[in-house]
Amino acid sequence: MRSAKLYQYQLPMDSGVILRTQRLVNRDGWIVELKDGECTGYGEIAPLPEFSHETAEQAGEQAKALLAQWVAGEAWDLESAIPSVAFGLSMAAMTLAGELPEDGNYQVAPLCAGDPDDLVIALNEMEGEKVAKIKVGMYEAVRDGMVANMFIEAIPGVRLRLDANRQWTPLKAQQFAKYVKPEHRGGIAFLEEPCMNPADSLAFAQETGISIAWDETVRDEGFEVKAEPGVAAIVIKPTLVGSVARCIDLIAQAQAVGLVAVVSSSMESSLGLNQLARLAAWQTPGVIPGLDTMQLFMAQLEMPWPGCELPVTSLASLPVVWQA
Ligand SMILES: O=C(O)CCC(=O)C1=CC=C[C@@H](O)[C@@H]1C(=O)O
Ligand SMILES: [Mg+2]
Repeated sequence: MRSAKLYQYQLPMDSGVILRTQRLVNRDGWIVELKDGECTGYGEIAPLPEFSHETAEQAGEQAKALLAQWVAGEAWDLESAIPSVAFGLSMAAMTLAGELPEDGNYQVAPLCAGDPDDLVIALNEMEGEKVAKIKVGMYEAVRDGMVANMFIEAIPGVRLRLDANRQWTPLKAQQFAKYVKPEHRGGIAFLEEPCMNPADSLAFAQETGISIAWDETVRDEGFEVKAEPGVAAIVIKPTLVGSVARCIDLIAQAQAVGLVAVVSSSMESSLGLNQLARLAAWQTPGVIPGLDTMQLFMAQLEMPWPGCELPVTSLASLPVVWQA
């Protein structure tokens, strides 16, 4: 006997969260609950403004239609559903079936979008591999180069993940590289998407010896996973990519050609983030996932994130906008 519910959530964000051109005041999304006999599964559907092509409203409408099919016992075609819906529904089905292992990788790459000094403290306290993620491309390329140098000098063995979100022209990318001393370039695990054009990013990696990672490019039409000189990793954001099966397939393809696959957040609530930590532990063992986004919120949802002291909103307190 199957039943399903769709909850609507809105969580307040920290005041400084900017996505590309807009401030994100609240995070809006949906939580799917699937029940079959004694078993329950949850999934989160939360298109990320400026990154997802669909809006939360569109995702909610499609989710309701697909949930009605599921309750009626009809087959789902999640591969043609919009990415956030495909991810949330497939994750709900997977947890319902008990197929997502419980253990999570909660060791995150601390994210620095503000004061670099805060990150130095976090890294000094970090045990094991010291990996951090720094946003670049927002200020002068020269400043970004100096910040990278500073971290690499201050923290022995650090592996930086930098992210330019395609903000640099090839010239600016070169200016950045010029400020990172050649002997420090190995301290950059990878730089995500330096240039608008992937071919320019690839040329940059090959000319400078700074490895790059694909993030936005993974979602471009016609993207194929392949090993190329200068490419170290691919970043997988399931909410933007699609079903869990599609994410697992991409991860397997990356691993098969020797690329690192990094599971990363699209600023899901703590519920979705916990599931991503479990997906990461299972499918990308030994790789620190890019999940340090709880700090951008002012509240958690139902499942607390380890060590996070933000108040937790319960699922039971949310409006159920659809059920069957
Ligand atoms: O990848 C991580 O470590 C954290 C997530 C993260 O950096 C991002 C998530 C969603 C949108 C962007 O702001 C940003 C990214 O571009 O990778
Ligand atoms: Mg990125």
